[in-house]
Amino acid sequence: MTENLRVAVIGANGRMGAAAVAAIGRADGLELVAALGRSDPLERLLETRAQVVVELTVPDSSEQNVRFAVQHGLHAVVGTTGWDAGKRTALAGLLAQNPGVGVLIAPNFALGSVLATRFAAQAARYFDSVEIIELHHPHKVDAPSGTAIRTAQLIAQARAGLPPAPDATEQAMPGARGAVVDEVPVHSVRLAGLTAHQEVLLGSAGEQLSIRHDSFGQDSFMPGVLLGVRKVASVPGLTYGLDGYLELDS
Ligand SMILES: NC(=O)C1=CN([C@@H]2O[C@H](COP(=O)(O)OP(=O)(O)OC[C@H]3O[C@@H](n4cnc5c(N)ncnc54)[C@H](OP(=O)(O)O)[C@@H]3O)[C@@H](O)[C@H]2O)C=CC1
Ligand SMILES: O=C(O)C1=N[C@H](C(=O)O)C[C@H](O)C1
Repeated sequence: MTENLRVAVIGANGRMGAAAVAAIGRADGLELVAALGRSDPLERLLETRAQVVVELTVPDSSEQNVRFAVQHGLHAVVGTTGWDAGKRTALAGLLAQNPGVGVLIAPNFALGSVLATRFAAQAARYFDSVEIIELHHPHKVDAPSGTAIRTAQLIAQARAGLPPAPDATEQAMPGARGAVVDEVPVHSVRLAGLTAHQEVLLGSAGEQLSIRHDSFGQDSFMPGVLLGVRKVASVPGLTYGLDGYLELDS
């Protein structure tokens, strides 16, 4: 009989962490061996012989949590935002020193969101203008969302070499045109009652395409978390984006 995969959650008292604890507890072949809150020492991961760490905390603590896991040979599935290019490069260097260890950094675990981002990047070459509106619950500490940043990066890659989007704005109040991520305007809405939503608007003369995804609850993220947990040990090194684990091009 194969043994269950031993999984730990860091950030277990948060919205995502609590949902992940419950999902892992219900999942076949997985055993939840540790659920760490803010005040729990990371050594608990070693004492409980965790094999995969799910990291769902805050941008300020995520990097040190993941580096601890990698340095001790544990695989990590990371949903926390804030992993900019500098942090990812440093982590890739650490992974090179720890061959065989896998880390997945997923800006969004919802399969529909991953697909929506992919579709937006595919469409972006064919329109004059692209802007992103991301909408979240008001407890979110970061803006723009990690998903919007990733979407803007992929759109910018797809539009490389094309002229900039038309925009005659000469005078604007600060923030009126959103945050500009890789030349793509991103508008962040924080509204009571929302969970996590994104709409990519693509426009050309006489037409508009809108690509929208809605997460109505944390349950939307759990299939992606479980996919990551089951796969991360078989993909050494750093994977950025859950699409790296999906065979979207086949
Ligand atoms: N990739 C994805 O699909 C998704 C990613 N996210 C991202 O995941 C992260 C968490 O989101 P969410 O659960 O909504 O946020 P919450 O604020 O609900 O939870 C964050 C948790 O992190 C804990 N925490 C803070 N510092 C530490 C630390 N040093 N060590 C351990 N735990 C710590 C907090 O503890 P305390 O309660 O004590 O303050 C809190 O429980 C965010 O970055 C968010 O953007 C969110 C949804 C989906
Ligand atoms: O904080 C959230 O809630 C979410 N954070 C992630 C992000 O910043 O993109 C993923 C999802 O949007 C929910």
